Amino acid sequence: MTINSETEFRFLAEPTDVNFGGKVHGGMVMKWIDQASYACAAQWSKRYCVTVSANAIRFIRPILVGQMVTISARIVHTGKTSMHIYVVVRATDPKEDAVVVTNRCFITFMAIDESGYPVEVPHFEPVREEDLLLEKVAIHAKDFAKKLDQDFEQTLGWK
Ligand SMILES: CCCCCCCCCCCCCCCC(=O)SCCNC(=O)CCNC(=O)[C@H](O)C(C)(C)COP(=O)(O)OP(=O)(O)OC[C@H]1O[C@@H](n2cnc3c(N)ncnc32)[C@H](O)[C@@H]1OP(=O)(O)O
Repeated sequence: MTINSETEFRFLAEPTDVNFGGKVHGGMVMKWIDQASYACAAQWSKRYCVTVSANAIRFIRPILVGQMVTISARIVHTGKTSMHIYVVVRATDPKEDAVVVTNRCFITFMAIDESGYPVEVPHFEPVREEDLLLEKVAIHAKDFAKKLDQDFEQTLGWK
């Protein structure tokens, strides 16, 4: 059985999404990333999933009200219970052809059961050259984030 490893959300940026400067709030973009990645992780694991970590989130270009926003989320690496998802956000004026990449990040989800205990997830096996490269970078991001978690705990005394 093939499991779908990709999810795409597409919608218009609304006036309620923007800040005082007329650009979409960073927090709103993070919410969209979280939701699209949740759908991707739940679709892959067939379980309820929780966000563990968002790594390397980059705000490259602003998103403007009225632009059509596309959030593309794809599984690029799995551990025992974790799913590591690569997300790219794109924006375009629907009347025009030009599309810009506005954000990208890695986000990690964990599948849990009805009692909140972690459950194992299906293994993702990269096949295409691009998938192999993305998995390599996702593993770097995970290792870096875990090292940072350790630094917080050991150096600052709290997580
Ligand atoms: C039931 C009702 C259904 C209703 C259906 C409604 C649907 C509704 C729509 C939802 C719309 C959107 C929803 C979004 C989803 C939220 O927003 S969920 C809310 C936000 N997240 C949370 O509240 C989670 C809070 N955190 C926790 O509970 C715990 O930290 C966790 C996540 C359970 C992890 O527990 P832990 O024991 O500290 O984790 P640990 O064993 O160290 O690591 C677990 C895994 O994460 C990996 N990991 C650890 N640290 C990191 C790191 N920094 N970076 C990367 N990976 C890491 C580990 O390698 C491990 O993976 P595996 O090796 O097993 O593959």
